[in-house]
Amino acid sequence: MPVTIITGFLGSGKTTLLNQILQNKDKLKIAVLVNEFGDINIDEKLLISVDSDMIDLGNGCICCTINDGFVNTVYQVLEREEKVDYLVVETTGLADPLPIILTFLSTELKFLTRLDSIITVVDAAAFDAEHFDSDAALSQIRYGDLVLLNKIDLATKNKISELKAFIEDTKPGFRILESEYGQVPLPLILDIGLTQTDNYQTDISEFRRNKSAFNNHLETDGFNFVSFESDLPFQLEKLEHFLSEQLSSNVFRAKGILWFQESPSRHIFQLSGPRYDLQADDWTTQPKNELVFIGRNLDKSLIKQQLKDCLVDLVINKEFSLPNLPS
Ligand SMILES: Nc1nc2c(ncn2[C@@H]2O[C@H](COP(=O)(O)OP(=O)(O)OP(=O)(O)O)[C@@H](O)[C@H]2O)c(=O)[nH]1
Repeated sequence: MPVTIITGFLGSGKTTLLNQILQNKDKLKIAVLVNEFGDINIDEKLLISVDSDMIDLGNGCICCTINDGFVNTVYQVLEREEKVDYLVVETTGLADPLPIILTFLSTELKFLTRLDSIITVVDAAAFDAEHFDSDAALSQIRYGDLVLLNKIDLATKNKISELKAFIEDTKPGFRILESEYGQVPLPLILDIGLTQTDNYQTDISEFRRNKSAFNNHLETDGFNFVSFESDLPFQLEKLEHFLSEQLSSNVFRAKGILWFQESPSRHIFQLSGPRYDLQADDWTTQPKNELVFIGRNLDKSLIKQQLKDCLVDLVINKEFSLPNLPS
């Protein structure tokens, strides 16, 4: 079974690319493994055509969380009655992809899978020479086989040229594609046979000798997260005030599913760097708020309190009642 690993920094557009792949996969049965930083898996909820049962292949897609049992999870995919044609693995934005690459190249998986390519998604507007002060961001470029320079709609021509020069310097001859919202023809990114196992021989020997040393590569570069859940809705104005006036500049990325007192819709919240947006769709479950904030040195209790303060005030809103829920 061919395998593609999608890596790239927080908010660069990995899940967006994955959705493009799932939308355009045609008859290909693609299994998807998503790996999230934080204890609430928002990505799973944002992936199209993912059944709430994560191991249900009914719609041609599996979504699981990678954990210690990663090899076992891949086995589960391989053992499915309905044959899977292709596996795509999305790493967290803070992961060094090397341990996952080596897992495919040096465990039993090497007899059962073929690592096709590692795609590094880069935010063309946000990526800079400091690489967000993150070793993982550099590693993602170093170990990629192909860079998808995404969000070109937000980047100037100069910025794009600078980035290309930087990437070319880091890894001469690197294949670079440009994209907006991850839109790129699938034959350019799937089954392209770019991963050269020979390049990893030293790492493979080292990995076999001492796997735990490589697990340390999955350190989080000093990033931490705050998650927040609530069965009460937010007040829109208060949350907007919090996001624009109070949110710590240490927050780098946030995402979530939001419920507002003022709206019967479910809102998908995405914050990446200085931008955030809210997109409405329909609830298919009991409404609730689920959010994750990712950044450096976050004051967890302050952020949680600030979010609590944005919730509907039941004493003032006596007339507030729960919306009609889907049965
Ligand atoms: N303007 C613009 N926005 C984009 C583009 N691609 C993705 N986005 C937006 O960027 C935000 C982050 O995209 P995701 O696909 O969730 O990024 P990710 O890499 O999966 O993020 P993490 O899960 O944090 O690692 C979302 O709001 C996307 O809609 C693009 O090409 N242009």
